[in-house]
Amino acid sequence: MNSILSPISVPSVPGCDVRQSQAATPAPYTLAQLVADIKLHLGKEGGIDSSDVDEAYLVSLARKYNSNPSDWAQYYYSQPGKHYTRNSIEDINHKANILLLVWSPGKGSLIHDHAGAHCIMKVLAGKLTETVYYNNNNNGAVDKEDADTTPLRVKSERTHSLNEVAYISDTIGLHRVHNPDPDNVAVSLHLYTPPHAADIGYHVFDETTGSSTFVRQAKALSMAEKMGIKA
Ligand SMILES: N[C@@H](CS(=O)O)C(=O)O
Ligand SMILES: [Fe+2]
Repeated sequence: MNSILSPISVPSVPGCDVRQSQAATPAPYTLAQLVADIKLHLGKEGGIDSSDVDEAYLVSLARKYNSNPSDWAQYYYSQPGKHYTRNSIEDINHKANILLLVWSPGKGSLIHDHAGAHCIMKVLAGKLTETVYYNNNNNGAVDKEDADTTPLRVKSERTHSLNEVAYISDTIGLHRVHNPDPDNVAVSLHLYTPPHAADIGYHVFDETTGSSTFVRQAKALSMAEKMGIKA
């Protein structure tokens, strides 16, 4: 029995797929749209205190974006002598900052906290290995007086591939990220909200002793600095 819902049979013509050309291809979700949606979500209040932020929603936005190098080439800056460069994409005044990180082959960050902020990381090129550690100072992991003499314990380790999104906060633990590829750079997008590490500072940790050092203000390179122009 024929019904109007029966599939229409489309003759197949080599090199001309009628079904595809009839369906409208949705425009890709761009990095600029992602940044605009993040700004919209943080609104007037969001990002001031990390409890105001719906991190699951921000993660879903980051997942929606598919890396397109032509979106982020303008922020890309690699310095082979450095482990990684931190390049500013958007500084949402005291609410958040969005950065493009370029990781030298085989290099990574020190073990660090995130200054009480939410950190969302998306891989835009290559792969990144993230090692998460228990924070000796959190959740009574070790006695308070032993926190800076007790080796850090690994909680998990994962290699994130192109377009994967990772989330961390101090309640989850500390982490270090590195580019496992010995020959090629890796690139990632990072969202920090609130931008405490940039505005105040954060801590780096020694894996073997658990002791920490305060780092005043995480710096990001602006376009002007990269071009050698004094802003
Ligand atoms: N949180 C680090 C990068 S990472 O290792 O996640 C930074 O912003 O420098
Ligand atoms: Fe980090």
